[in-house]
Amino acid sequence: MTTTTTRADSIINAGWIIPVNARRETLTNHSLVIQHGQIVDLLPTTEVDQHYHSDQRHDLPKHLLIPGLVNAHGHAAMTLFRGLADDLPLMSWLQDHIWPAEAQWVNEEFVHDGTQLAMLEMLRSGTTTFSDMYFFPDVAARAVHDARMRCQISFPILDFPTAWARDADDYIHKGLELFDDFGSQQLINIAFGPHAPYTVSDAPLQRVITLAEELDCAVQIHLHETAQELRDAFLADRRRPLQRLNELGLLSPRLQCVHMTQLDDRDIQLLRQNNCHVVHCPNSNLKLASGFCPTAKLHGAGINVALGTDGAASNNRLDLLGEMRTAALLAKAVSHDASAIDAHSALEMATINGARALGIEEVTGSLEQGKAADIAAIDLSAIESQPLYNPLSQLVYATDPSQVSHVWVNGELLLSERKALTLDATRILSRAQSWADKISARP
Ligand SMILES: CSC[C@H]1O[C@@H](n2cnc3c(O)ncnc32)[C@H](O)[C@@H]1O
Ligand SMILES: [Zn+2]
Repeated sequence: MTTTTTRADSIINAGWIIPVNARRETLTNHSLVIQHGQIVDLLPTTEVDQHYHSDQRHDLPKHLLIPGLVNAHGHAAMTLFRGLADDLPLMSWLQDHIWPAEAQWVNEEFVHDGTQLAMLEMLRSGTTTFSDMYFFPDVAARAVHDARMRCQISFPILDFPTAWARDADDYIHKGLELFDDFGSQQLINIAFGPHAPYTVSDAPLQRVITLAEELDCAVQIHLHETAQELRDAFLADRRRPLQRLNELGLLSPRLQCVHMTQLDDRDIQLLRQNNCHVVHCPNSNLKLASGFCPTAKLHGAGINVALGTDGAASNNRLDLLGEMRTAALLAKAVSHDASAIDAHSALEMATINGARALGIEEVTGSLEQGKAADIAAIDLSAIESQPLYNPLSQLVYATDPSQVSHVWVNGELLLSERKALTLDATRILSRAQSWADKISARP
């Protein structure tokens, strides 16, 4: 008897798959089938040949497949400022070092080269989707388009001039042009990025509310990052920044609140009532000594908590695997509860919660039928993963980025045996060194 099998674009046979589904499963010896960029089936490897055939077969019996990681907050081009100003608190870091360096160096070429370096680092640590908030977002969007990663471009809005725009109206005007240029791109979403309550006044925030509703898009803002931010805000108008944003009407499911290390019970209630998302950046908060986001409490209150690296000038890595581990450890320390943010919850923060925060949960964030094939393969034969009792435990508590071997975005292989296929690593490294030479010659 002859049976016909369906042709698939690719088939990945894996030792383990953690799909990040509601059943919190770990599948052993399963295959993932990809057609037109989407996951069409997940089935035991013993059955795959009865149903499918493909020219593109990847046999990864010692590997774990996970959903591609979602880095929900960062400033990609700031890779070129990595290590420029360390061991400082946020305001001194920004005002005395980073803003002057940005005024001196940031231009289109800088953003192009820095964004490429960031993408290379993120791909090589398993990230398939990232959110970027930086100057010249048109240049960043073009670089992302060429690398074929998935991205939310949150164009910046500030009250003061920079190399990209003159004033808040100019930032918004230039940002709106991105919707024409990239609005129809499958892998790119445009969002508003008002920088912070202390750098954007009420009138532009009101414009953001109206325009984001009209255009049906997300808004990302740095919020409640340090105790000083709250003290200064209270001195200025006797309100907490979240209260001010609530009175303006900014709180909604569109809002991605980045940092949130200073939260009282009323803040948590406001976030819950308005279904806002929180983007936790644990390593950046630790390094700048900004404070601790109470993620276990937020999780318990039903608030969606995603993960971000922030920029490489404050982190200093763009490694979401590392953020996942720190997030799990920090939650336990802060809540004095070793069971807080267990390994699967930490993985959810780095995947499905990130996709939910960015408004793309239907598309990515888990390995399920109908979703895009955004996948990272982790080599569990590495020394760091021995002996292997539990792939989930190894992934969250022990994996090193060097174990990420393959990455697919929308079904396309972008990293193979750690080699980037859409980014020229040699050129990117040489451009990064030439920026470092220029910047260190003229401090
Ligand atoms: C408006 S583009 C982004 C702007 O934000 C600065 N930045 C980077 N990290 C942080 C942070 O943790 N809090 C506040 N602002 C930050 C970056 O240098 C750009 O100027
Ligand atoms: Zn940031």
